[in-house]
Amino acid sequence: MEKTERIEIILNHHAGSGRAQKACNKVTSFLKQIDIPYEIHLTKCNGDGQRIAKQLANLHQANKIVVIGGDGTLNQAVNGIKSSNYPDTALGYIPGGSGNDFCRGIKLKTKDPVILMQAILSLKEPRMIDVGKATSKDFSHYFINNIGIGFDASTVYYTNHSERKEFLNNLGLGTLSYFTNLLKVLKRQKAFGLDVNYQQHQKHFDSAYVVVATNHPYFGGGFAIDPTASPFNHHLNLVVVKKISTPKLVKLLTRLLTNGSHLQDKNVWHIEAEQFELKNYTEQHGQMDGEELNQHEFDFNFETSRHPFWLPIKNNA
Ligand SMILES: Nc1ncnc2c1ncn2[C@@H]1O[C@H](COP(=O)(O)OP(=O)(O)OP(=O)(O)O)[C@@H](O)[C@H]1O
Repeated sequence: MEKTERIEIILNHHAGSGRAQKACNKVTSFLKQIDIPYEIHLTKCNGDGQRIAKQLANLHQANKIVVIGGDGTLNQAVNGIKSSNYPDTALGYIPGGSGNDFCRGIKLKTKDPVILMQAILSLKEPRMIDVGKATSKDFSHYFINNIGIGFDASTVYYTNHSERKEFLNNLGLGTLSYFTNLLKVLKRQKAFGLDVNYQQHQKHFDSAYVVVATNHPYFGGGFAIDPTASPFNHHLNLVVVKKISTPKLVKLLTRLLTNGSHLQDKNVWHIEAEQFELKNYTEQHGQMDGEELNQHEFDFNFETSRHPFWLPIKNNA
């Protein structure tokens, strides 16, 4: 690639209740200082991240494209690039969301916006990181973290619709916001039927409760739903937790939060595979990278893909 001429910043200034805007301010004063030109492309509404990233990729310039926002904005940018004429265009990322699970999942050592920008500028080659792909007859999307059906998706729904989210985010307590809504969902979420097809096997659940297809360990702002998942092994992991009594679920959550031993529980089933299919039988909330899905019945094929990122991580970290 030729010398970077300009940094194209895709900014969701709303992400992380203003955290992305603050990160962007630091990045732009640094770029001014070292005399590197930049342009800020502001997302104004849902879908803008995808549209802008696609347009920028289609220009096929040497300029590096850098997203500043949360996991939802990065998800949109990856999908925009993948649908462009140059789907292998690399993306830089400076986290500014409330959850930032992608950074946690890839073990990014720093979230300091200026250090990250310096690294993005100096990298000669992008790093390949796994992303997931979910497809059904009317849906095809890449995801960077996970897709969840049922319990965690309902939690995302209630968190996004909660007035306290903004307040807790402002206090730097985005994860607490997720956690308090999780308790609300405990009362409301019902069990549902689920079929999983994987590696010539079929598995049926009469009473699935938490279903997460994940690219790396984390969801909900730092909960390690599957500590064995890795965004570098070209596999996705699937975790299904059956409906159990509230005290048992609370115990399971405690194990998840303390030592990750929840995966050994008899009510938790998990696999790691290159590809699998999921089908559920009643309308459920769905979430993709922390954003609500409009879909409510899921008949999805999951597979792994990869994408190049301007991020300072070791190859195959
Ligand atoms: N200008 C804007 N004002 C309000 N919402 C926006 C704007 N631009 C994008 N959005 C919405 O922001 C959401 C994505 O937010 P994002 O995930 O980046 O931040 P976050 O939720 O704070 O972080 P995280 O997902 O890491 O917790 C999308 O739903 C998108 O439609």
